[in-house]
Amino acid sequence: MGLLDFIRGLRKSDKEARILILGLDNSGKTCSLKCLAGEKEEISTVMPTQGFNIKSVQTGNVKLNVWDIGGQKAIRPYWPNYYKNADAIIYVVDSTDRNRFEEAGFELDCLLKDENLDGIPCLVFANKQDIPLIAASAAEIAKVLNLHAIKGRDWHIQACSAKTGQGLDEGIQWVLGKLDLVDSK
Ligand SMILES: Nc1nc2c(ncn2[C@@H]2O[C@H](COP(=O)(O)OP(=O)(O)OP(=O)(O)O)[C@@H](O)[C@H]2O)c(=O)[nH]1
Ligand SMILES: [Mg+2]
Repeated sequence: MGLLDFIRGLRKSDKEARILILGLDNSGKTCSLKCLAGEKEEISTVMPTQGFNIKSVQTGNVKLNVWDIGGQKAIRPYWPNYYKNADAIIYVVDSTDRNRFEEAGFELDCLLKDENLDGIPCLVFANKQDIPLIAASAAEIAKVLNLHAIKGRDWHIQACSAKTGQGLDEGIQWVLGKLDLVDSK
């Protein structure tokens, strides 16, 4: 299949949505996507993403075209290239990496200011909750990232683990609800 055929295949129908997964490097974006796509066993071998990955995730009768963009500092300037026509954002935070909560909040603020993302729902994954005692709670991350100050869009924070799968489906169901995509499994 050629590249053009592939891109055409991503064209949206009523039961499709284009979802962006963003967040700092090492936050667990690629692992979250793999887990959502049913490839959980592969997460130990995941390498830092140099560009982006796209996967179609079927949930009930809804097809999510999920774009996972590399989060390294040198790649972040390219994030806006992917914003147009996105239906929702998933922002992944490494809940154990307290030293970088401020940086995570800064990058989230920047992207939420982009007009191409105006008004679309934002789900924050408080990832790596399988590391007890070290992981900050979703409530703590919401506070540090000042999520309560978000205006003009629906947002939600979901505690999760891309390692165990905990919380990922709940987060996706929240997104589907906000997009009016009823998941009739
Ligand atoms: N314990 C634990 N480790 C995780 C979890 N999610 C990801 N990891 C680990 O964290 C590291 C980074 O995961 P990635 O999914 O590659 O992170 P990323 O956000 O895609 O990183 P970039 O592609 O560089 O932007 C890997 O070593 C994963 O195995 C999780 O929920 N729990
Ligand atoms: Mg990655």
